[in-house]
Amino acid sequence: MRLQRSRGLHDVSGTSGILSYELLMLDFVYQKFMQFAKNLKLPTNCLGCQCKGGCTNPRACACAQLNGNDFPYVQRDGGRLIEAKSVVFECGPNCGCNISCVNRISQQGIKYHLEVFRTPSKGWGVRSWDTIPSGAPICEYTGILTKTDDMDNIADNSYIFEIDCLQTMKGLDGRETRPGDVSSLINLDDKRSEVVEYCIDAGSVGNVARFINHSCQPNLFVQCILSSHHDMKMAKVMLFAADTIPPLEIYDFCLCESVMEELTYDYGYALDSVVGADGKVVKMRCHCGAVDCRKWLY
Ligand SMILES: C[S@@+](CC[C@H](N)C(=O)[O-])C[C@H]1O[C@@H](n2cnc3c(N)ncnc32)[C@H](O)[C@@H]1O
Repeated sequence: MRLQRSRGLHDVSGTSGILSYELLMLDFVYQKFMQFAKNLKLPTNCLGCQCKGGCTNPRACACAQLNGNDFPYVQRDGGRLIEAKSVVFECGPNCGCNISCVNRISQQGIKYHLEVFRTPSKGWGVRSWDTIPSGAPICEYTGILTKTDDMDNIADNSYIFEIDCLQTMKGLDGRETRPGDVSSLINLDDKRSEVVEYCIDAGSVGNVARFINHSCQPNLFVQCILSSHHDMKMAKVMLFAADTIPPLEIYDFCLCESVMEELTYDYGYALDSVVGADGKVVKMRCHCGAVDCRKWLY
């Protein structure tokens, strides 16, 4: 399956100016929610909490108990993740609470004014016009949830996100499993041998997340979230701010102009892990510009 990029989207090479996200989306299928491949059904058999209105008591909320007997978010600034976890269990469709519940932060839509802009060497990128506080939700990575096996013949893997919560658990960025974290109950070494079964294909449909570039020193991190089911292989993939991200302009001495801080996350490719149709390892140089850049995206 070839990537079906919408007409004109990437044909504006050389455009160094601002192109707003809204404008770009006129020519692109903006997708708020995940779609599912035809042969795929989400499990529905998870029990929710019995709370009414918003969940307030973590000892009474069945979902909070799955998060180590506490809510993973604080209400401040519209909801912030307290710390990165292997998996966050949010309240969902089977719960008694409503959408304003503190344990549904990732379900409440994009809160910041994000802009898709042309970077000098990585194609499109994303930046924010607002200050984003540390732990704030940025956006879900949406697309078509598909079996990884069904993507084997794809010519361009640029917009495919493999759902590998176990890799996140192992600590992509050195995070350790914490007491009370559900991952401490799972034997990670056993599970690592499993292949990644599902991926999100944002090649033809997706949202702003598909334009977020990789950095070896990122300001966002990936967080797996479960709410409507408890199958980690099909977890929702959400990006959160790792630090406070200022909209303030930073002077770039190479470009000789002020640029806003770009939103980035670590794609987490292992070196030499991408193989072409001919069986040969495919490599891509990293242009993130971080001081400790690993030099290769893959
Ligand atoms: C998910 S897309 C990100 C958006 C993309 N820049 C675009 O123009 O649509 C991933 C692709 O962006 C490019 N990219 C992302 N981060 C990069 C980096 N640090 N260095 C070089 N290329 C990067 C690579 O071509 C990669 O396959």
